[in-house]
Amino acid sequence: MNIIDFHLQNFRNYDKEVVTFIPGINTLIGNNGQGKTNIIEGIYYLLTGKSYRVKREHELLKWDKTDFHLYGDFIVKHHKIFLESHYQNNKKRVKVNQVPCQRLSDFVGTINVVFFSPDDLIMVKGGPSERRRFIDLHIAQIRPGYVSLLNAYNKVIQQKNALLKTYNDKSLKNSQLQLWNAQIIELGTKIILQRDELTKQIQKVADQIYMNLTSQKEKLDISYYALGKKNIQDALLEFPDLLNQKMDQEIERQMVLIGPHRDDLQILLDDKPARLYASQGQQRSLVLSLKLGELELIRQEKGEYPLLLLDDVLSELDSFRRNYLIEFIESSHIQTIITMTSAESQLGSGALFQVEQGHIRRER
Ligand SMILES: Nc1ncnc2c1ncn2[C@@H]1O[C@H](COP(=O)(O)OP(=O)(O)OP(=O)(O)O)[C@@H](O)[C@H]1O
Repeated sequence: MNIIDFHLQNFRNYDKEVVTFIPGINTLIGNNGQGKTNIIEGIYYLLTGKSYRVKREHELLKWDKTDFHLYGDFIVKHHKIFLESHYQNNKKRVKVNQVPCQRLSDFVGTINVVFFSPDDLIMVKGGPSERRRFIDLHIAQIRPGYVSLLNAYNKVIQQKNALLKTYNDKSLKNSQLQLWNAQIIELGTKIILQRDELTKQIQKVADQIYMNLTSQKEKLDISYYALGKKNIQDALLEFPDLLNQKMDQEIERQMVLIGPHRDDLQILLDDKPARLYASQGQQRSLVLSLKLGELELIRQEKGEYPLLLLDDVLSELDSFRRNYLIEFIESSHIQTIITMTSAESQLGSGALFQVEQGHIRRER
């Protein structure tokens, strides 16, 4: 999967700019605050319908502007795909090959992308929601119905939360809560099974990559914990009882306390929780292994590597890991867009772009 041209209009610090990428490594260099990350963010937004930096699209608008427009030509399995995204009056419209998409889930996964920035280290040390986000984004890219499934589940959780907050009549509440619980079990089971399956797949590839990165010295183990349990079959069998047991507590705290929206991935390094013990270097190797594992799985599923976006990552890696990453990218022919400041050592191969105050110029 390749991006050819990418156009930005009124997006962040860009007025109207176009950049033509090459199939290999594309390096964007420039001083701080010139707009390198904004390009990566724009491509990510075009491909996923979401920014990884902000929740509200309004912040992506160039200051004083009322609409932004992103579009580009892509190649997937030798076919050209034209993708565009237009945001105006709090509404976004997306088109694939000029055809409007009704829902986000209609186009997410059309062109796959793996994104890696230093902020991703939060996946190791942060709370369960960061790890759920990683696995959910991965599944959303390769399983077409997953975004709709997650949306449907989240809606049920919102509605049950609303019920828990409003009614005071306990008997009425119990019967209505049972209705929501039935839906939580139905949708939640589908989410749990897919997360468990995909976590096992990532575990296999990421463990091998991590061993290579650490010269076979350390072992990486990732597992999905559903409803607080590692054994998924047990968790699913007990799902109805667990919901019943929690009901009084849920009524008291006015929120849904059990279900896949509270699950977690456990990451162990040599059998110890990475969240508690991993050093900065180990966290970087770990996240790098997960991201490269994700690339590999997308290739296995889709027959092509996704687009790889690396924002300010190279300077954070030591030379061994940096070389491993570059070798992986080059030998696998993965189209990659890398940002770095001009002060850092530049890569020998590929195209080089200079980014300066919202303008992009190809230098090599
Ligand atoms: N909505 C916006 N409208 C206009 N300009 C914006 C907007 N949001 C951010 N900017 C500007 O974009 C610039 C930051 O761009 P970006 O984050 O891409 O920098 P960068 O080149 O990646 O820098 P660094 O090397 O520091 O990460 C800043 O100058 C900021 O003021």
